[in-house]
Amino acid sequence: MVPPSSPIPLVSDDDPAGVDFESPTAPSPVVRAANVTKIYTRGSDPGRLGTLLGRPDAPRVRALENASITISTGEIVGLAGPSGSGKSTLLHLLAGLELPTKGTVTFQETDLETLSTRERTRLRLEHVGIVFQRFHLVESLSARANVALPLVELGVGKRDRRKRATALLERVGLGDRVGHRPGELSGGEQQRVAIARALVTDPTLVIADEPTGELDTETGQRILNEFERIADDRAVVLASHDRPTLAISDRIVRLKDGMIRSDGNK
Ligand SMILES: Nc1ncnc2c1ncn2[C@@H]1O[C@H](COP(=O)(O)OP(=O)(O)OP(=O)(O)O)[C@@H](O)[C@H]1O
Repeated sequence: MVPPSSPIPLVSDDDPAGVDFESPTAPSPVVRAANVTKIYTRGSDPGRLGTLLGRPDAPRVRALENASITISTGEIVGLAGPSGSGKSTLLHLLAGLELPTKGTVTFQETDLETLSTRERTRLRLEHVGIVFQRFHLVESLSARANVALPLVELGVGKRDRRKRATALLERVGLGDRVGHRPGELSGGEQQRVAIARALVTDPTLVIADEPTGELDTETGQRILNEFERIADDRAVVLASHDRPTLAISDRIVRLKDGMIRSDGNK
């Protein structure tokens, strides 16, 4: 399991003097998918064994096929492609929400397959911020309590949680909505609460599925500026159909029919 904020060691064991021969500006890989395939069976995730043992006549969807991608600190990677091309599936694998049917996903130096479900959940909580396409906010909680929720799970004290959640909500332009519940907020405001929640743990990797889908142009641009700012010292992956969102990406990965068709600079 990756300890909190575990650094990527730049100094090798046979370098007792601790001299760093690598460029300090070399980007550190945060997450790497190697030859990943994801097959869904009958609308569920059967896992590796289930896929092998599942009924041969069960309908299967090959959502992703032999995809490889590396994402490093300081990078914004845009995932583009038509509806159903596998963008959300790839995001879920990179975030450790699901495991691939074949291939490996490595977070920093940890192969996610080697972790228990509980360890994988912990790693996500500590290191990954996720903005879901459908926000996944808790209806009974205020905007601030929703943003603070990951900090509750991490055991952060109430005062600190309130302070951090309020600061994040102010940063996404919702300083005057902290006490509102999701049902009292517009779709765009809910989306911004979801973005604030994804950032509150100061994650190493931020994953967002259509992060500006519900926003007007001006608010969308404000959120994109925020993603650009936070990408300075972390990795960001954004799946989108939206031109301005893809325009802030350093690299665009294009998917079609579950396969990566191109991965390069714009
Ligand atoms: N849990 C699931 N069970 C069965 N099939 C699934 C599941 N999740 C995704 N799929 C299928 O996998 C394929 C890829 O879906 P995915 O959601 O990754 O595409 P996408 O590029 O994100 O699409 P969109 O832009 O519409 O969100 C689609 O054919 C989809 O129907």
